[in-house]
Order: sequence, then C-alpha cells, then structure tokens
Amino acid sequence: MIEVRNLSKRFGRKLVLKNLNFEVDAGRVAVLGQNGAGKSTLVKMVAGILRPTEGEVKVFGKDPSASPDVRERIGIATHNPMLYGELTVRENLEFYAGIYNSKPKLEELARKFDFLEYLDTKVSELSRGYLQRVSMAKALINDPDLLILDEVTSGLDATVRKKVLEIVGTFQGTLLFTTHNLNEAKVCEAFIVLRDGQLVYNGGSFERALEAINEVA
Ligand SMILES: Nc1ncnc2c1ncn2[C@@H]1O[C@H](COP(=O)(O)OP(=O)(O)OP(=O)(O)O)[C@@H](O)[C@H]1O
Repeated sequence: MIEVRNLSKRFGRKLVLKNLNFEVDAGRVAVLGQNGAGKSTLVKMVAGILRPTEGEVKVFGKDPSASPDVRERIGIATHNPMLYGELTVRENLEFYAGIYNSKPKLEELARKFDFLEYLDTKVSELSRGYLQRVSMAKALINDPDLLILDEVTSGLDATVRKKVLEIVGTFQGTLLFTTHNLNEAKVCEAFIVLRDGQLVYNGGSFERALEAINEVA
C-alpha cells in the first residue's frame, strides 16, 4: 500500500529525511518523533504534496506526486488547513468533493464535526478550531483509502478531539497519524519513529516506540 525506498529529502542545504526504507500494508500507523524530526515532511511526501530528492515513494503502486488517481484516494488534514479563505466552508468542501460526492455526505460531516451553522461562512472568518474541523471533513469527504492526519488534534476542544480520535481508532483503510500526544498514538497498531530524519523504529510495540523517541542519538 505504501512503499518507501531509499527516500531522502533536502531543503536547501539541510537533509531532512535520510535514506528511509519501510512499507505499510494496511492499518493505523502513528508517525512519531521530536520537533523537527521530519514527520510532516514524510507524510507530505506520501500524500504526493512534496517530491523526493532521492529515492521513491509509492502509494497503491504508483508515485503519488505524479498520479492524480492515487491522490483522489488520499485524504489529508494538517495543522495548516489547506482551504480557500475567500470561499465559504460549503464551497471549499464542494470543490474538494468534486463529482464524487453529494450534499448528504457534506452535511453528514458538518454534523459530525459540529460546524453546520458555519457552512455558509467564509473560511477566512473561522477560528482555528473550526478550521481544524473543516479540514477533517475535507480529508474524509471522498471516503479515502489512505487517511493522513498530521497534528490535527492540537487546538481542538475535547468533544471534537474525541471524534477525531474515534476516527483514528476505527478507520478501516490505512491511516498515518502524527501527534506529539503519545496517549493519542496508543490507539494505533504500528509505530514509525523518526529521529533527525532517520527511521529509528518501525514496528508494533508502543513501548519500544517510546524508547526510540527518547533515546539520545
Ligand atoms: N519547506 C521547507 N523549507 C525548508 N526547511 C523545511 C521545510 N519544511 C520543513 N523544513 C525543515 O525540515 C525539518 C523537519 O521538519 P518537519 O516539519 O518535517 O518536522 P516534524 O517532525 O513534523 O516537526 P514538528 O514536530 O515540529 O511539527 C525541520 O528542520 C524544518 O525546519
């Protein structure tokens, strides 16, 4: 489902991801590591938003950055919601839903994340927490096979946070979930730990993942 081979990413002089190799078949995977470890860069590469400097990423057998059909199967929400400020919430979600979805799905998600009353509000006028809610809805609107949630729970109130964690705990496709809240990560079945751009743990033990995060290089 996700194959990462000899993957490196450089921003200017800085090598941010260093020769990563791993595979994810299915299930819910937490991507963990300290600030600046490379988590967001990695998940953006899996989503096809960033291209590798070296090596390759394949999702559903193809390069996601070059395959619109693969990107249609990926839902991503990040702490920087990628939404059009001048459009309303409804217009944004309709835009992302494209021809694949209908109004009932949009309203179901607006009800789930409790922003029905903001559907006709411009995105630029939303508070941070509501932006996060809409961002979650955007990620889910096309019933993705791969859901990527990058630090989405920070800034959410307890009720919505619980709904997001329910999704993390029950998502049926493949999920990549980055968080600094290790309690939240516990609901995942597998753990990938990055330290300074290197993969230092890939496996199913939460305790081993914790050790890997805290080890000094
Ligand atoms: N577009 C960019 N241009 C230059 N450097 C970048 C860019 N994006 C990320 N970086 C750098 O890459 C490194 C890894 O960043 P990244 O956001 O992937 O880490 P992270 O593990 O998600 O961190 P955090 O937990 O703080 O969100 C950091 O040193 C960051 O400054």
